[in-house]
Amino acid sequence: MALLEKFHGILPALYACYDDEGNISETRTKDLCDYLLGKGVQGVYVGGSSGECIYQNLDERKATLTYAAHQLKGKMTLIAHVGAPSTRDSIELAKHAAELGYDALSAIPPIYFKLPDRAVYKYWSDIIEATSLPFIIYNIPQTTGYTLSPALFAKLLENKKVIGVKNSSMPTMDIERFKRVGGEDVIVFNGPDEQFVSGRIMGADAGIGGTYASMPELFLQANEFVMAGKFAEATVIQSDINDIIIALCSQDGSMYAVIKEILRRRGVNIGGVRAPMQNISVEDAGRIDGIVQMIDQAIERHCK
Ligand SMILES: CC(=O)N[C@H](C=O)[C@@H](O)[C@H](O)[C@H](O)CO
Ligand SMILES: CC(=O)C(=O)O
Repeated sequence: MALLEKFHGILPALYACYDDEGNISETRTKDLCDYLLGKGVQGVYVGGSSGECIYQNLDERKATLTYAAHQLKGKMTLIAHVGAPSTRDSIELAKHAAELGYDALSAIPPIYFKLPDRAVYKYWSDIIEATSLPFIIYNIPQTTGYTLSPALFAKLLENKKVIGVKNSSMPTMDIERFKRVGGEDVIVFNGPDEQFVSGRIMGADAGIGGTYASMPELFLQANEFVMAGKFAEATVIQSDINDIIIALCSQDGSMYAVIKEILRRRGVNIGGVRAPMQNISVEDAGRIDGIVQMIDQAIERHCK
């Protein structure tokens, strides 16, 4: 259990940081890392959905893993998402992350082709065998089309390097089931930010989320309340967070483009999003003023 302590808390997913030409930017990646360090989050999840991993080549993904590690190693917990379409590429990323001193690896299941459980099991196992790092399964059925069953989770846990699961399916019961299967010695991360508080109450030990970096103060405070058993207070923050997430997801640009614009206004310019995701429109720019205000007011209301 103590070994897993470093994975507890609020772990924002790191966004892809591009220069004005849309190439991975070392300085901008480091700026975002510094910003999150300053907010007091416990760790970061590098190269996942928020890292636009699926739109990047191996060299780009390796570069981001490198820049984040150089900036944050020893200062917070670092998880590398290494899932790629092929096992071969995933292993290459896993080895790179291990050399950089990441605390754990994580990967989505295989995408595009619908593969049977035995192939998914083999995929994850091959990545796990490639390094000595602990491994966190990433279950996100709404984007991958693959649903991790409690039975396969139990089988994966027979490998002691598997320390847990980041669960992004919407039912919080799934979190409860994974926790039931894994018990005390396994860590379950809440995935859907919209139900961070309920996920924590149903058994999630920590959270990894795509919107955390746009409002870390609110998730840190909600987590404090949950730890103190102040569930009513935590739930009020969750409601404000959900208003904000709905606004983030209701613009012409993708949620990540909207969040990046919010960060730019906070002084952290990490560029736009990579096509086919869409950047913000002229109309969005005006509406984002209102979202920034929502976030500021919620922080003012809940975080003393
Ligand atoms: C589908 C998806 O990307 N889920 C992320 C990871 O679990 C979440 O953190 C979302 O970004 C967040 O809940 C906003 O919808
Ligand atoms: C949460 C997560 O995995 C991501 O957005 O990268």
